[in-house]
Amino acid sequence: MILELDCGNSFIKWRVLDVGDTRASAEGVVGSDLALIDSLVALPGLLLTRCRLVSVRALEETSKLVEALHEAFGVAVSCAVPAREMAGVRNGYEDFERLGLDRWLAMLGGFKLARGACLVLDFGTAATADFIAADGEHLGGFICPGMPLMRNQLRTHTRKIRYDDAAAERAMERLSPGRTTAEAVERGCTLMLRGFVLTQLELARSYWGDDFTVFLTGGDADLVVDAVPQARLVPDLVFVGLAMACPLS
Ligand SMILES: Nc1ncnc2c1ncn2[C@@H]1O[C@H](COP(=O)(O)OP(=O)(O)O)[C@@H](O)[C@H]1O
Ligand SMILES: CC(C)(COP(=O)(O)O)[C@@H](O)C(=O)NCCC(=O)O
Ligand SMILES: [K+]
Repeated sequence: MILELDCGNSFIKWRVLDVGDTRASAEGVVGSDLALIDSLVALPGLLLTRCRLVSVRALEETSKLVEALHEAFGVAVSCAVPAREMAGVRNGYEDFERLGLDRWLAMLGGFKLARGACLVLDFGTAATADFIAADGEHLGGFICPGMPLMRNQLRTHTRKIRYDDAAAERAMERLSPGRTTAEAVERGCTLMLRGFVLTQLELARSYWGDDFTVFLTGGDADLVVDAVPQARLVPDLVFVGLAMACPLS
């Protein structure tokens, strides 16, 4: 069995696949290395042979996790590394190693699935957009605060914005102007994300007309999906790219 990990700034997304299978036999989202190991240990009949991982965390942090996995399951971990070019996609950053690896893998996955120009939008801790032309050239992208950062900035830097998770969840039943603080903030930040999406779509149209595919991924992609009916919601897009960047051979 293969363990795949996507270590973002807030959460570790994990899944377990049988060798030769593309569908996960188990998967989850956890907040820490410890919680990850606990979730895996709790799986009946787990027999890991390989592990592949992508991380946007600090090197020491990632190394610690790799070591913990080796210790717990005796498994070798292969980590995605930056590349100037892969699978027909050319990294557009001036310094290719600076491009976030989660963005790079989502781009590889998107270009493979689209077989043409694509706009990859990822809604995690940060919201990111990346533009890949039909010939595989990465034109670059944008990084903005995602939902968790927007919400927390408001909570941290104001005196009177305070509400609990239950109120936040209730607030999202619709997007009309808020009549409570929770509604005003949650809906306001959601509309910011949707505005971001619409701006990216406009730019993509100016490059490619209607001839491009839009991918939505990341934990908060659901918040914007209604704003882009033509988009493909692919929650595991980073994992598609991870399998390409870390083949098991
Ligand atoms: N099952 C889930 N577990 C945790 N967070 C989730 C889940 N589904 C959606 N989210 C939301 O996804 C966001 C984090 O997205 P994610 O792509 O995991 O970020 P990152 O890659 O930066 O860690 C948070 O705002 C969180 O509320
Ligand atoms: C932009 C990101 C913070 C997004 O991380 P995430 O929200 O997925 O946790 C990450 O891809 C990153 O640290 N990138 C390095 C900077 C860059 O891509 O220019
Ligand atoms: K991510």
